[in-house]
Amino acid sequence: MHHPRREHFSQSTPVRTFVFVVGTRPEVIKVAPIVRRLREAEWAVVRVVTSGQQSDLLDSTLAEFDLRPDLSIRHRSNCHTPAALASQLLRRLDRYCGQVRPDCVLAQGDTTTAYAASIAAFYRKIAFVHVEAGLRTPSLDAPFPEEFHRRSIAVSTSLHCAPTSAAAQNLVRENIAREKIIVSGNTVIDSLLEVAASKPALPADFPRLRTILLTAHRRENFGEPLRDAFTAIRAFVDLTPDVAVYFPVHPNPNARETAIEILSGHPRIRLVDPLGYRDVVAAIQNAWCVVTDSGGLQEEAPALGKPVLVLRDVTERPEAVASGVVELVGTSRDQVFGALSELNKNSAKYTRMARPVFPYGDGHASKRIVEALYRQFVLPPQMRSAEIIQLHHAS
Ligand SMILES: CC(=O)N[C@H]1[C@@H](OP(=O)(O)OP(=O)(O)OC[C@H]2O[C@@H](n3ccc(=O)[nH]c3=O)[C@H](O)[C@@H]2O)O[C@H](CO)[C@@H](O)[C@@H]1O
Repeated sequence: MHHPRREHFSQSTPVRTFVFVVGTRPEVIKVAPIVRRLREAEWAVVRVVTSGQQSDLLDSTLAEFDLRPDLSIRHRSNCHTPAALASQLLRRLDRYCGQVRPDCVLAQGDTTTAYAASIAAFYRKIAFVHVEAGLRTPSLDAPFPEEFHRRSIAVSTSLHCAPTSAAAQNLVRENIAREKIIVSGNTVIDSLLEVAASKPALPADFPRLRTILLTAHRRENFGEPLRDAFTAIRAFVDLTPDVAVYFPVHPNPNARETAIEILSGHPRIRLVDPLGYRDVVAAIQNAWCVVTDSGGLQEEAPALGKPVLVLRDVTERPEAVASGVVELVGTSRDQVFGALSELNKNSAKYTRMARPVFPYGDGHASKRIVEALYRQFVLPPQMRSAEIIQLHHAS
């Protein structure tokens, strides 16, 4: 990696230790490009810790992105509540930070893992870097508990890597100093564009009809909301013979049971196990549209030119909604059925929504983040000019 300023102190470039803490599939997808780039830097020692938050999906995603954890935290006792996971993680991460003494702890997003990592770093007086900083909804408990995590993490973060200008503005509104914020883009677009460029093969069981790619597993949609949304989707498919559904079902039993109850046994609705990332990218590329409550898919599908209907009433990702390619439809039967019917009937609308837009990044977010880490943790303070960590305004 080329650092224009390295000549200033090339004799004795300090080496810094960075600990990434990840716990779920999207966190791996989103930190992998940063880890890979940072590992190429001679000034960085990189450690990866997995938290055990999502053990069923994590190992395959780690393998796909070639991330070998230095520490995999396993939990003996039941850790199915955010409180149980946070308290166990805090103890384990505190011990690890005490042993390794990193210069910086990094985590992505809004999971219990990211929240615990930020507290562990704070108690040890270690700098914390937050990737995908500044996403907000108006309500502290939606999504629950992620919105609380985001806001709490911001309080002790030393460097906020905001994916968009709007996310950076959210932080400024919370009185975060502008010098602590960079607008990096979202690293998910780095991963997405890299995989898309390698032309991933379509999963063999992907329907050869106009296909809705469906994913749904948000905690706040469990129960009636999911049941309503799935009922509407099934009714739409019944009435539209050239449309199929491809649904990689999340292993969470709350999501899985409702999916099987409402959507199984239909010749044009395919429920499949969770996909590897290459398969997801190929599925998005070949989908007619995406229906989802996932955060990541709201970011990925617009970049691949696919319309997205979001099964939520609010989103912390308003940029693609503003671009007109993502629509918030909630979960009520009428709204979900109506939105699908409209997309089907109104070809002008479909065409408007089916164009590639890049509000979440240009594929170079990890480069900007690694450069910011270099400036913050390696350059002497007098050389960290404001040019580096300035707030870019919306273009
Ligand atoms: C609404 C919300 O609060 N979402 C948060 C959630 O992500 P999010 O809601 O995106 O979590 P998901 O579990 O849906 O993961 C999405 C990612 O997994 C991929 N995928 C999906 C299905 C599949 O079978 N295989 C697969 O690889 C998708 O392409 C995407 O990249 O945790 C992230 C990590 O902290 C945060 O950034 C998000 O803000």
